[in-house]
Amino acid sequence: MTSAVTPPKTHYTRRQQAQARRNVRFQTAATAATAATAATKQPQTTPSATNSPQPTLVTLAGVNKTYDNGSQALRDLNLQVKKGDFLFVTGPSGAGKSTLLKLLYGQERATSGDIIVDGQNLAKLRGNRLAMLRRRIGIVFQDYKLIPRRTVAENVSFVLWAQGYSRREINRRLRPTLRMVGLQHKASCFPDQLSGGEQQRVSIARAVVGTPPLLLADEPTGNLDGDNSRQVIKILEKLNSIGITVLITTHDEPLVRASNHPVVQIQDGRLTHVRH
Ligand SMILES: Nc1ncnc2c1ncn2[C@@H]1O[C@H](COP(=O)(O)OP(=O)(O)OP(=O)(O)O)[C@@H](O)[C@H]1O
Repeated sequence: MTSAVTPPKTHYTRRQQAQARRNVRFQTAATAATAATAATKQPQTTPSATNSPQPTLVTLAGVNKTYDNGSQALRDLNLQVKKGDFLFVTGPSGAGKSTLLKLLYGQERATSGDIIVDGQNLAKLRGNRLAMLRRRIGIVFQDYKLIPRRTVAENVSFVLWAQGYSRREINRRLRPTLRMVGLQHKASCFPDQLSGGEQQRVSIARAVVGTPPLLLADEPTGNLDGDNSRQVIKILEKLNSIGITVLITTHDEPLVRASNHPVVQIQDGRLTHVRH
């Protein structure tokens, strides 16, 4: 791939990627809490060519989330995700999967516990600093959330435009990003002229055109058939291979079983199972 999505400064060898896949760790509340403290101080260095462990990108330590109506969505959740990981989060409807992602990009706040993303404690971030962190997180939703009256090109470039990128820089990023999701020939189409799979690929392009180190995908295949689902996962794997850390929530057990990526399961707000 060309500079479709300009690779983050971190480059990974195949061996490091395989290591990263094994890196998802459950921790006891105590060790995760220690890690949370360490993560805030951890320098985000480029891994050396040796087999050194990857830095931690996401830490949740003793996280609880209770909504205002008393609904307890997450209970004492502990999880560490390393840079370069590709992680599935599964679990039944209402288990707390979307809530987990909402906490990670700051749409919701934890009731208690620590959430560290890219070295920053989310509980302490407000206003501009939270907005800056969000720019470093790409998000893909089940229902695409494209702007109906904007073309594919405009949907993808909107986020860069809103962040003040120059027209030249937007164009430099746009074409290779659309090529990466196989939609270069649809740049002038409107969302309602696209299939569901194509719309989801536009939303992936939009999520990564700003080269975030972390990509969160909430049921990205939920509205898609088998072929389109596999295509979406392949694109996410391609992004992961250039160093983007990927967290995907899904109900799709066959899709998860067909992959060899690590899996965590949430049930009734608790992490109950993991496949390393
Ligand atoms: N804004 C909210 N206000 C109150 N309760 C909520 C809110 N959002 C989610 N919940 C509740 O929190 C729990 C977890 O919901 P969440 O959406 O995280 O589950 P999920 O695993 O993503 O489910 P699904 O797979 O159906 O999307 C559920 O009991 C839900 O009813």
